[in-house]
Amino acid sequence: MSSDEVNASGAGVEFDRMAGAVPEPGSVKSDPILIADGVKRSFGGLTAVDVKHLEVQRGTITALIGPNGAGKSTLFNLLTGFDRVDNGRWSFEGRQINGKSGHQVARAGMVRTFQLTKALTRMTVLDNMLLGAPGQTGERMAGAFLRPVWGRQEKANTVKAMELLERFKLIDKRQDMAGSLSGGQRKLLEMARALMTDPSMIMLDEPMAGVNPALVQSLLHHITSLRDEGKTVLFVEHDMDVIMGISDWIVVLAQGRVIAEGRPSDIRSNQQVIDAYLGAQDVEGEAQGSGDD
Ligand SMILES: Nc1ncnc2c1ncn2[C@@H]1O[C@H](COP(=O)(O)OP(=O)(O)OP(=O)(O)O)[C@@H](O)[C@H]1O
Repeated sequence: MSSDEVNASGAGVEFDRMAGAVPEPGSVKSDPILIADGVKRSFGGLTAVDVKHLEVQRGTITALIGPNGAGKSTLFNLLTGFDRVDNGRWSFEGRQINGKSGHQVARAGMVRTFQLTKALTRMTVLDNMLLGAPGQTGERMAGAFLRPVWGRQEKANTVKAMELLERFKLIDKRQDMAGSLSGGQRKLLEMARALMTDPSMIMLDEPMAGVNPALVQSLLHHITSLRDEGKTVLFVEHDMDVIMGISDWIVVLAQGRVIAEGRPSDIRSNQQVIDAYLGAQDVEGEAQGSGDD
């Protein structure tokens, strides 16, 4: 069955994107896009990440949750080539990508969002988008003889950036400094920028942090649309309403290890997760989230 047959409104037959997956740590998936084994990272004497086996099912929204300091960001950084592992290997779309740089991982089709740094806030929204384009980070085109190619590439990048800004309702802001955007608009820009390379998997770092409730629905809509277009979404988030509402699958980290995996209903009732994480949360919905400012 294809994702086209999914009835997002909930009417009709619900399609289980996780069919056959057993809710347990290291659970094997029927169509994994990412498979990681023995991923370990320590800082001094502290083991930040120690993931024995993790598979992410293609075409799903998978949440990575856990208490502060559980290792979520470190795992994101490792998998996307922005930090170096002590041990471990992982493959994306069947290709080994451990040891690759962030740029190479992005070219392979796996991108992560980054919160706007100070430097980026002083650039326009459009220039932020162009920075996310292929050919901008590391692929330097030297030599005047390449200028015509370069010009064509720049033009194509600008067209793509404008299309994405339109889609994310930021088109009117394209000449504004990114620093003037609201928290929610910044999140939209981070997501739009990550899409400049046409990834098959997008990793979102706390997409709801610092977002005004009015924009939450719009962000949720964009995330589910990406999944419904066939992309795989892996996201780190603290807002339990968001996590339970949109995730097909949830992976729970505590002290660097995967302590549970499952559908939202499995996770909600998992005593180990309640003890390690949910017990400290207001499960009625208040985010423990850190906010981005
Ligand atoms: N560069 C670093 N140097 C030393 N320790 C680090 C470094 N990066 C992370 N750590 C430690 O590794 C552990 C995991 O941190 P990490 O930021 O990955 O957790 P997290 O689950 O993303 O937390 P949060 O939800 O608060 O963002 C923490 O104890 C943290 O202090």
